[in-house]
Amino acid sequence: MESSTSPAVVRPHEPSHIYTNNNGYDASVQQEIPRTLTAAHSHSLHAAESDDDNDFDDIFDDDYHNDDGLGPDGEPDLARNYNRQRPLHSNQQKPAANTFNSVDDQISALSKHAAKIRLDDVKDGQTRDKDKADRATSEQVLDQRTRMILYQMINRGVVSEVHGAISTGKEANVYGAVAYEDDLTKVQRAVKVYKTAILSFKDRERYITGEHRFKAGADKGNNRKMVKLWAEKEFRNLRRIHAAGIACPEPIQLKLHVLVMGFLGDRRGWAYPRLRDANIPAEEAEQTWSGLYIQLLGIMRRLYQVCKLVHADLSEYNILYHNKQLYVIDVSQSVEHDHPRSLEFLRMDIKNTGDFFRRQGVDTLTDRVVFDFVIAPGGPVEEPGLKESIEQLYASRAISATDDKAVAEQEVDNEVFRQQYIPQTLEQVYDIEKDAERIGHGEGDKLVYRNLLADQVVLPKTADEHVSEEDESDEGAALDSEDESDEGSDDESKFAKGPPRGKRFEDKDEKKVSAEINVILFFIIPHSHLPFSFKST
Ligand SMILES: Nc1ncnc2c1ncn2[C@@H]1O[C@H](COP(=O)(O)OP(=O)(O)OP(=O)(O)O)[C@@H](O)[C@H]1O
Ligand SMILES: [Mg+2]
Repeated sequence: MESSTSPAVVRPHEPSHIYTNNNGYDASVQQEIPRTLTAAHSHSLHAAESDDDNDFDDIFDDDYHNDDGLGPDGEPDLARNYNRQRPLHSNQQKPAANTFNSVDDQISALSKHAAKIRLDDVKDGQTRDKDKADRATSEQVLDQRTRMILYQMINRGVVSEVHGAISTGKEANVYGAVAYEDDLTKVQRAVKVYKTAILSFKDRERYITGEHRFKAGADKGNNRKMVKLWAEKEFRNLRRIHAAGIACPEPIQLKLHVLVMGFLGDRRGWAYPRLRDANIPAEEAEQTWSGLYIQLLGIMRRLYQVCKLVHADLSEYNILYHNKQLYVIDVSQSVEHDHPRSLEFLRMDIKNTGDFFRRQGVDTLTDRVVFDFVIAPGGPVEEPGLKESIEQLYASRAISATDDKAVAEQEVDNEVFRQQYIPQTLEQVYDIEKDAERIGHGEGDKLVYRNLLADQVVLPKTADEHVSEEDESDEGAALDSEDESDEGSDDESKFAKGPPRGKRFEDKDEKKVSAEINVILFFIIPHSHLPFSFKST
């Protein structure tokens, strides 16, 4: 919104604000600041919401933005979180003139780092195809705001130099960087810069809508906010995945649309190849590819069970490979498993990765078997149990991979499974009575959601759970009222020790399917028919 074009109409005998009972001073009046002040800096008090490339307020406003909500011990820092919300609830005005001055000062102070961003320093062959490499130089030009964020990070030692792009894409560029740990040891880092001028975000809304962590939703009208939300989502997901011990880049720092993470590559700054480009010697190809396939199934299950996430864009392009190890990257679109479309996304991930491994000649399991393996509530989530379970799945297959007819049947099953409708909430179950009848007749394993029917049906809540649920809802309410997303409200460190998030963490409006379906089926089906959980032994 523009500030008033007429000079401020505040007369000496009138207060410069209107006080409303219970509502404090009306901020709209505060916007009427002298035109000279706004003109001098070409931004209004609402500049943070504009797309002005020269607006740096949110970059220097540290209390508010450079904060993940966690204290040094990884636990939520309640005092800081409270303080972060204060500007929204307080009547205090920013001392506008001083803020502007200090921004100017900071810009000139930070500009001394300009020479440390050397984007022409691209490693030969690092960008994968020649056209892309040629385009890289022009595409990787950084806007003023991004530069300023990087200068600030350099100033704080998060990185000490930023080099050429490792990858330039539609939505983000990834740059190589170096930092000095303990002021001595040189380490490589990767800096992912989301592009703020992109239009393809409308497609991404489906990943955010329905996420309880992003209840405020996406503000489609504001690219900058949208991109910030996206970077935040990647940072939080990375933190959760990393804490669970799944190989991925270590999340290091996030500032608006700039994410600094650990570098997956060698010490000289060469990034590991994508799985698609993995160079596996022919003599060990067969064994290595099947080993990697099994490793990936384990990763998908751990992601789902321990991190409560579905990657939602898992393919040979978003997995890096080194030395028989897979690294999961690009998790900005990953969703919580209670997202209304998470099972659809999971099925897509299974298809894409399965197709890739089939092309490498791996004898893969059917999509349905993998799907069940990933979502089955019982069974191991750690090695070596995971691998053993997969071996059992192979062993219990009725068919042999060398049998042409059996392979054809497998393909048909995959096709059928991919078309099958997956209900995710009770409302979506097409005909609950019919399904219940099938279960009663011992045909429950034909239901695509059978693994959501835990053998432990919903038990009455313990007193503990009641209390925790209230805590969570209080916190949620406070953060929902905030314009920002609920950054920091969710302590990711709890995912380090297995799956402690019980039903209390589920979104209240989108109650988890399994619970709902179970409750109903519990009453209409003999209990002895219920268990369908994946058996590991
Ligand atoms: N931590 C990292 N270490 C090394 N290389 C990385 C790292 N993160 C990303 N890369 C490289 O950058 C490439 C792009 O990263 P990523 O997949 O996260 O971006 P993206 O969202 O797919 O971007 P776009 O969709 O715009 O192409 C990866 O294929 C990988 O080669
Ligand atoms: Mg990618």
